[in-house]
Amino acid sequence: MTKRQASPETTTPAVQATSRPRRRASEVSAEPVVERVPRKRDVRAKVREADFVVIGAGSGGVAAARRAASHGARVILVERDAIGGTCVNRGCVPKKMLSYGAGWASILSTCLAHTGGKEDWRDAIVRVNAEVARLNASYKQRLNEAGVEIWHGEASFNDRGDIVVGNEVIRPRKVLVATGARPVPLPVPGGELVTSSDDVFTWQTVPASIAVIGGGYIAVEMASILSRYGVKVDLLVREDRLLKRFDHDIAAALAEALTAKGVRIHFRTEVTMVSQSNGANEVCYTQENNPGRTQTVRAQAVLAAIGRQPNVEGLGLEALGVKLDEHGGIRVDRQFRSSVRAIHAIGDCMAGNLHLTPVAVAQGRWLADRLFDKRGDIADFDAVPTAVFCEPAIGAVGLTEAEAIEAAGGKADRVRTEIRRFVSLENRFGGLAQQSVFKLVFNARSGRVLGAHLMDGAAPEIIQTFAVALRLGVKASHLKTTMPLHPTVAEELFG
Ligand SMILES: Cc1cc2nc3c(=O)[nH]c(=O)nc-3n(C[C@H](O)[C@H](O)[C@H](O)COP(=O)(O)OP(=O)(O)OC[C@H]3O[C@@H](n4cnc5c(N)ncnc54)[C@H](O)[C@@H]3O)c2cc1C
Ligand SMILES: NC(=O)c1ccc[n+]([C@@H]2O[C@H](COP(=O)([O-])OP(=O)(O)OC[C@H]3O[C@@H](n4cnc5c(N)ncnc54)[C@H](O)[C@@H]3O)[C@@H](O)[C@H]2O)c1
Repeated sequence: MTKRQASPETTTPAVQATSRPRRRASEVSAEPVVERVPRKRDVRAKVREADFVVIGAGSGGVAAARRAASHGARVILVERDAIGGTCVNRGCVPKKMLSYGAGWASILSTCLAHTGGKEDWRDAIVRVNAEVARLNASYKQRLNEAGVEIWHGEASFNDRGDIVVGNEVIRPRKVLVATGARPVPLPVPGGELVTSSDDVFTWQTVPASIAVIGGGYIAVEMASILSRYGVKVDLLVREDRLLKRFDHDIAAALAEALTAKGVRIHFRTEVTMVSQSNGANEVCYTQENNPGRTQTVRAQAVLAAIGRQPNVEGLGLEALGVKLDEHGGIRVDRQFRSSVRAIHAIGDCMAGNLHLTPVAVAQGRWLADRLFDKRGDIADFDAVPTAVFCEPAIGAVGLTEAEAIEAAGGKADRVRTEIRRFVSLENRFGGLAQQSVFKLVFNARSGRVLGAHLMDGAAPEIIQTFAVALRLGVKASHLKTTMPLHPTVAEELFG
């Protein structure tokens, strides 16, 4: 296991496996034509002009750059690492692919155990890397076809508001900062011994055991996936529950399900120190009910997933007067303008934003439409569907029960819930007793659905479509009179 070294000018995908044949990317997709690596030079370079400079070729930056170029803007996209950003290289894509393997491992180890089949990490990582390389190449190709010029290097602002990359300077009409976020380091002695989710996708083998610190999306997904690849997992959670922004019934059902799959969850823990002894890591922590007693988990590896912080250091934003919030996120108005009007921000580096790929993409496209086409429909950022790709998966949209009660001024009688627990046909086939849980939150008077919270392997797929129904004002009566499709798990929402 090695920590990934981020090189400012590398085009190597972050998750590239050393054992993978070098030709793999070119086998699956054409290489991009336009690529430029500004060189360090002594002579002062000519200032380039551009309509739009986008810093960061992640989900948001790529979407904005392509859309702006499609409106005829001269666009330069600057990226210091691999094209595709977090989602493609060290986020959604490699994680989701590994979770497929984790799911298959579950089936193989139960009803198909007699085949001796087993999902293998090394093999899975090779397949993940091939897909990431294909996406890296295909993103570059599509940017190139759209007319976007790609520069490789670290971008920053000079005191005139121009963009400096190496020794070259670009004078833009508009700038988009889409630099994303990175893992928050664990702020305790020994925190440097701890890995992050970025590192997981570079692993050639899995550790025998791991202590995962955190109770949010990444900690839960990693704990679930790694346990399915045979890693002994201890999950150290600060709160008294998992996934604090999700509905409490679903979070409780998930904790039960993960425990049944062998993940040892330690709630109300405060990690105080990490150290190494006899070839293993020791994570010291206290528990809320006994703060005076230090307890220890020993594990071959330690992973912290305690949130992500915006990538704004070194950009020179504050010197220009761009305002940041207390977490370092760039403050923007409803049109994604920062306190300096020509500078915009979207995605994970924006203050108070949801850290989700489709959110960054929608914001990037809308902004490009507005700046270079003077129109565009803004997406609805109030009913954003979200999923946690653990096993069983969680899908959610709208208000949790607690949020609905709060929105009703604390009057619990204004909110009605329906909860269904059942064992799916898929789990019965697999010989698993694992329950699925579907919870709907209604306005008690009107019957309008305020939120849907599902735990089942199919939950992410169902919740995507359900988000449309929710936005259109679906009511209990509509669910009762819509013909369900049988046999599916989705039919549990109807009738
Ligand atoms: C493990 C993990 C799993 C995730 N899973 C999901 C999921 O399943 N679904 C989902 O919707 N979201 C998921 N997310 C969140 C999602 O990946 C992010 O919300 C999304 O990638 C944000 O896009 P972005 O464009 O704002 O930033 P990023 O994708 O992070 O892109 C920012 C880019 O800017 C570059 N950059 C930074 N500073 C500079 C600079 N000075 N000069 C040049 N380039 C620079 C970086 O190298 C990077 O490539 C996951 C995140 C993680 C970490
Ligand atoms: N499936 C998905 O869509 C997906 C998957 C992964 C990540 N993401 C995005 O990435 C973001 C970051 O994910 P994340 O899991 O790192 O953050 P998170 O905000 O989801 O969870 C952070 C967790 O760490 C805990 N924590 C904070 N400081 C701590 C400390 N010092 N010690 C112990 N625990 C501490 C918090 O209490 C919380 O439980 C998410 O908010 C999400 O938007 C999305």
